[in-house]
Amino acid sequence: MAPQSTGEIQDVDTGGPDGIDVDREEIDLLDSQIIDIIQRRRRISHRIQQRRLGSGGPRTVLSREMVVLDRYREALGAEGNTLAIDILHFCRGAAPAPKATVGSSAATADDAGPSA
Ligand SMILES: O=C(O)C(=O)C[C@]1(C(=O)O)C=C[C@@H](O)C=C1
Repeated sequence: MAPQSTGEIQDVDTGGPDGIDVDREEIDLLDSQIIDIIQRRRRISHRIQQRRLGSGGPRTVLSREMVVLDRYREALGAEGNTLAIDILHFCRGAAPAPKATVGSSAATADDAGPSA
């Protein structure tokens, strides 16, 4: 008999159509946790980016992105690298476009994105 789900990833073959349903429930739970974590990551990333922009720095820092890419590649291989590129893109790209016009210093509350 298959062990009860604890929320941890298992590769137990529960067998038959019922087993597929059980495994899908686990995937659904994991997907929802992954989505929550990615949204939290984006909020924190936006906060860092806004702080940097607020002190006259650039939105992005290539050396830091290399650290992130290395982490995913070492843990997950070449596809981890692709995943990290998408995550970094998501965390950068979703920042609302600055409302301030050229010459204006104001960063709006919207620029900061939702708080983490
Ligand atoms: O760590 C930072 O300095 C960030 O701004 C966060 C982050 C990231 O999402 O990991 C986002 C943009 C930067 O180019 C580098 C990394």
